[in-house]
Amino acid sequence: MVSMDALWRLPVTVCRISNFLGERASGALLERAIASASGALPPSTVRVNREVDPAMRRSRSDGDFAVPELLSAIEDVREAVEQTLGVSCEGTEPSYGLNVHNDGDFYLPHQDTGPGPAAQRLLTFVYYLHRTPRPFQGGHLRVFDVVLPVHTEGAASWEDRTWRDWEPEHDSIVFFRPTAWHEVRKVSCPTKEPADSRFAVNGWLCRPEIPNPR
Ligand SMILES: O=C(O)CCC(=O)C(=O)O
Ligand SMILES: [Fe+2]
Repeated sequence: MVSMDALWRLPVTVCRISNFLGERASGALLERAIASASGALPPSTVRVNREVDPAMRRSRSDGDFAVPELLSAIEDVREAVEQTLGVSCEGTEPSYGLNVHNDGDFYLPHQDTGPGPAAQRLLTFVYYLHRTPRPFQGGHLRVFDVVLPVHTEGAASWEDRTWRDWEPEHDSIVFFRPTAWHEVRKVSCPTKEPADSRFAVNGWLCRPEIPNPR
């Protein structure tokens, strides 16, 4: 008898815009990111309990990095992005920070949703900055396809996964739904200089939290 087992693969939609802010504004933002990274930044945390987990994630983060020009540019493309991704972000508030990946840094596969405030996230954005020529290798954003078994019991196995890699190109931005599984591939940065890092302003448009009626 022939096998009816099949896998249904759904590529995850990613909206990517290159040359997003233009040369001047992206250059100025890169200078601010470099200034931030030359200070003592704390290690990035993972969602659950906001803990540092070096087996899961290795990078540094600045949660107080202001990016008014980026937020207003995101507002300009928001409607088009919402239509492409099938989400409505009306009335949402941005939440974001600067993430700095240097030599050996990575972030293993994860979703951006979760319990607590992460449950309010409706849309993920990641805006990339780096010096030219790109002073690091690797560091791709890997976005996994959805894999569902058809005609079989149980779940598809992790080995069946497929993906698409996105280059963290200077002055480009990607948007995707926070439920998408994604990772940051390991970065190799031979100089190990903070200024040569892979910089990303990573954030979410979040539904306002409904106060607990009590
Ligand atoms: O830097 C990236 O490409 C993605 C970072 C990320 O997934 C996160 O901070 O949740
Ligand atoms: Fe993420």
